[in-house]
Amino acid sequence: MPKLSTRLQHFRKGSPLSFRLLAWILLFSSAFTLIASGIQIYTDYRKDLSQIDNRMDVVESGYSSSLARSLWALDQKLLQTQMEGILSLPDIVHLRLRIEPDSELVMGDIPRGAQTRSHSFKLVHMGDEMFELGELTVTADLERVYEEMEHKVGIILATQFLKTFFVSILIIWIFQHFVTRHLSTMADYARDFSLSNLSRPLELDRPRTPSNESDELGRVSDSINQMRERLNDDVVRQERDAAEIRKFSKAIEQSPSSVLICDRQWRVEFANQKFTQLTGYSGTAILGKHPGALSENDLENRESRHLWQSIRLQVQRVGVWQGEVNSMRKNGERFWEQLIVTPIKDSGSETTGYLILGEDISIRKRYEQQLLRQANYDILTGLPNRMLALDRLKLALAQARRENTQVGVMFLDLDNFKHINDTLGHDAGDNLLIEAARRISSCLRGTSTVARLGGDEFLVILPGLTGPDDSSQVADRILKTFSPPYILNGQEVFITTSIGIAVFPVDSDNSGTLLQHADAAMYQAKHKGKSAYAHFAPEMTEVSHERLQMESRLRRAIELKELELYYQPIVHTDSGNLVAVEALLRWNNPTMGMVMPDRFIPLAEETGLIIPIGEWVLEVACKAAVEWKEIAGRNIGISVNVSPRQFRDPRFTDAVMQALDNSGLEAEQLELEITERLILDNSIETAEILRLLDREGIRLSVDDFGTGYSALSYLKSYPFDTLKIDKSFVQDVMKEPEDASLVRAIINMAHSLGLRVIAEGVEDEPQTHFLKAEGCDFSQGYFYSRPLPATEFEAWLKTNQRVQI
Ligand SMILES: Nc1nc2c(ncn2[C@@H]2O[C@@H]3COP(=O)(O)O[C@H]4[C@@H](O)[C@H](n5cnc6c(=O)[nH]c(N)nc65)O[C@@H]4COP(=O)(O)O[C@H]3[C@H]2O)c(=O)[nH]1
Repeated sequence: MPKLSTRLQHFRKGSPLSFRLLAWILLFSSAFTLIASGIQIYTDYRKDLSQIDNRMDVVESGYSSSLARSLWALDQKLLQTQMEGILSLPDIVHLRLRIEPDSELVMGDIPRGAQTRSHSFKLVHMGDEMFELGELTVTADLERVYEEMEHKVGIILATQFLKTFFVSILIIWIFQHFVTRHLSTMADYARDFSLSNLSRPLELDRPRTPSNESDELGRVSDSINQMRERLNDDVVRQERDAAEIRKFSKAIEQSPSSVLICDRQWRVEFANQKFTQLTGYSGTAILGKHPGALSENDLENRESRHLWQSIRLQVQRVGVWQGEVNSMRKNGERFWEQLIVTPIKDSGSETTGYLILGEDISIRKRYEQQLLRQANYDILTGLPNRMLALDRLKLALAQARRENTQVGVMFLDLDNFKHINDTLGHDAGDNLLIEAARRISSCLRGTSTVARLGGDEFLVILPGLTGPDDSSQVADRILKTFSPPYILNGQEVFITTSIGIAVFPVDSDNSGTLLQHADAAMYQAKHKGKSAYAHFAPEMTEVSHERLQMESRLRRAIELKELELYYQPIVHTDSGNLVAVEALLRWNNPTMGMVMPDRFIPLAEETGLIIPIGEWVLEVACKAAVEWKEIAGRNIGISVNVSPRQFRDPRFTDAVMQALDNSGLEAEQLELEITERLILDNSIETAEILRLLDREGIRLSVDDFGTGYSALSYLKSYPFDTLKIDKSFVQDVMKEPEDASLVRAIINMAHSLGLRVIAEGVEDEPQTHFLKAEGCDFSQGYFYSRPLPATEFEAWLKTNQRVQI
């Protein structure tokens, strides 16, 4: 049971309803009681009146004959007695007896203002004849009736009121106890009901009996609790949904991709930060705009309108659009973006808007374009490369087939490019290629293509030719454009090119064969003596075929032990005594016979085979020199030729030291012959390698002096020991005074620089006299001995250590 105070509180809280109820109950019950009491009182009143009337009738019936007799008998006393008897009857207060003819007898009083009721009857003598004796009027006073009625009214009203009041109180208490306080609890609960308070269920202050639970209050509180639970579930779901929405909106906001959300009419509703970063347009500034009309630039908008029309159509038809778009930032800057456009659909698959995701792919695009360029263009010259050139050639051939025209294919190779590269360095070589590309391009029409195939090789495609003369004219123009000198490293250098020409469909109708033919023709042009062009002729295929064959044979030459060293003595010019020996390479191929170095060394250089070959030469030559020491009983130096490519190989110095180690030859007994051209490349590496070799004690000589630039300055700065005058000067010293004075000058100059001089190609005795007279230190040539195979040289060594002059 709840405490009294709580109940009072409930009562107080519920008082408005209870009082209203009480008032209404009182009102209705009072009204009802009043009406009922009124009816009752009126009924009693009517009953009293009829009692009085009855009484009057009784008076008439009981007294009329006796009064008539008394009156007939004129018995006044009896009459009076009789009238007094009537007056003693209740309520009768007045009697008036009219006696015929004109007397009257009155008894009793009528109080002033009293309500009365009267009844009159005739007094008749019933004899033989009827005589009307008089008339009696009886008057009754109604005061008693009214008093009784008032009394009754008072009692009835009081009792009814009290009854109604207590019944009402009882009803109210019952109602309050069983209903209103619970309603108050519900009201309080409902008032306190909020989203933060959903966990507390509504509990009414009454036992949980089945009857309580199934009554209206039980059902209402049950419904409220169910509502609370549903609301609770809804709130939990809403919170979860809100958290999800927050998460998604954060993810969209912070997405690394730009995000635009448009409504069904493609009006921008949302743009994330990335979009702003990417485009420069703030989210608010573009709200309501079409994604294709963000710019203030009309032209740009017009362009993008077309694009967005097709995007819209595809999204409607296929459901998605994706592609790469070259968009414009707010500041007018262009950038590439990858766009994905999809519709946003509601649960009923109705499109409610559009989602546009963008990613900046400018960098990737740049790389792609760069890769595309790299894949198709030569980076150095910017010309199409081999791949693109072949594509263009195929296109040109297809067009020529359709139009029945000819296509000229030219193969160009710069003469002596390797020499420039070796002597002036790679930068100069690169500049030369760039300038050569420019000069070749300047001789061609717009429809022609010039491409760099690699190294110093260029390809020219001449479409739409009418005859072979057309290509000759272009070749002439190219040769002519090469005649002005190139400025490389501040020096004027003259470069020529050799051009091979093959014509479609005359020489072949196939692009690959045409290229091979042009290549073969180019070799022919080189053979002719450089700065020349040659048209393909069928016999040329044999030459290029031979070259290919030679290359494949040379690759296996070391393995098959086809290489051999010949040795040529170098003697003291004065005494003719053997000082050293030059190792000269020979290639004994079973098919080609004895191949001289001039024929295969350039090929070995081109292909890189010179590196393993050079290592083999060093190994064999050093070992031979050690063996000779045993035979001769003294040191005999060995000179080994080193080609530029071999010299620049990073493993070169190691290979030299390895050869010395393996053979046990002293470093001073080894002399490396380096061409003048190699030294002209003033590169730091060349100087470093030469100094390193010098520090090891290896002797260094300048080979073929006079054939190159004959720049004397380098001789001072490099650690050379010997200078070899080229045989072309020595051979003519007796015939050409100029050569004689040149040789003389070289000897003097070399001596002044502390170098010793070897004269190459000494073939006869007068030459030896000349050289002796000029103070040339050493001589080498057929006059002393031809280059000899090892066994023959050893035999020579055993017998002829001194050449008799
Ligand atoms: N007309 C005439 N010629 C004479 C006379 N005395 C010697 N010769 C030739 O002159 C060339 C001298 O060699 P080089 O100037 O170093 O010129 C050499 C050298 O540059 C290169 N070579 C030879 N062997 C090797 C090698 O092992 N490695 C490298 N890298 N190059 C080599 O091949 C070139 C040619 O070598 P070879 O044919 O052996 O020709 C040799 C030799 O046989 C003479 O009195 N009259």
